[in-house]
Amino acid sequence: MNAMQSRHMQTLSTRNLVIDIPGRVDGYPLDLTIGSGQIWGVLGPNGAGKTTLLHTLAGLRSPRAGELYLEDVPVSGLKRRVFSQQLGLVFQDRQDGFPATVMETALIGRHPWLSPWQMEGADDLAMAQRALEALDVLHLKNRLVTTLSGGERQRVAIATLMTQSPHTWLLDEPTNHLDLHHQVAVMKLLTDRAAAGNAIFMCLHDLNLAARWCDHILLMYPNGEACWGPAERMLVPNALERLYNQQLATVEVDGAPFFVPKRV
Ligand SMILES: Nc1ncnc2c1ncn2[C@@H]1O[C@H](COP(=O)(O)OP(=O)(O)OP(=O)(O)O)[C@@H](O)[C@H]1O
Repeated sequence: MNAMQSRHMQTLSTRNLVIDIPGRVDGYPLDLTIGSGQIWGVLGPNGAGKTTLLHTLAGLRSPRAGELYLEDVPVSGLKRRVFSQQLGLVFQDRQDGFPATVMETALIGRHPWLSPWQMEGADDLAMAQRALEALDVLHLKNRLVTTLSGGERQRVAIATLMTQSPHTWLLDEPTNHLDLHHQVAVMKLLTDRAAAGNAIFMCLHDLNLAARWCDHILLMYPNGEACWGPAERMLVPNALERLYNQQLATVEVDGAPFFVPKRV
């Protein structure tokens, strides 16, 4: 394995991590290891702390307690640029107010890999092009992102993460704004990335997308309780009903559970 490849394989983990939600008592400490090849789904009701966790994992918010590690190195000691080569985040709400084209936006993903003031080269352009194509937005490459629809913007944001090409992909509601076809296309893309060795960790509101595509699940309760593990152990109707305070009926489709809210 050469140095470049080994830099791509640094696993993100947390030790006794307590996220900082203002005014709330400490939640259950999280000991997560987001392994290469794994696809994690984070589930929980509004306000449970999913976005706060993602921002904490991305180093954008300080935890109340505990530490993040890349392999055995505390993230707090790493340069932002080195960290950004390992880990990237697609935000839930982007401002996108900056008047950049779709191609320019995707190329922002290359910044962690370039030295200051270094121009993007042919390889960077080719990576951006491939990512835009994979997300079905290449035909929009010369459009200003401010002119795009919600779903198109979401796909450009994911393409930007793909262009960044970190080992660990954090995504906050990646299927937001996407039509059914593009939801499935994005989940398939993430599955392919995991099969290629990336680590995927995403918040999802759609329980059934999580049941179908995720192999690991973290359940976050609003009172700070949390549990995590392989999907088949976590996606238990009783636990999910308590999580969402909503009764569910369960059917099986293509060998995976499918959860339907019961009528009230
Ligand atoms: N800067 C802040 N000041 C005060 N409270 C905050 C701040 N940021 C977040 N919160 C609160 O922290 C809690 C967790 O928010 P977070 O966005 O992490 O939840 P979430 O699980 O992602 O919710 P949703 O499903 O609605 O996206 C919420 O009650 C929110 O109001």
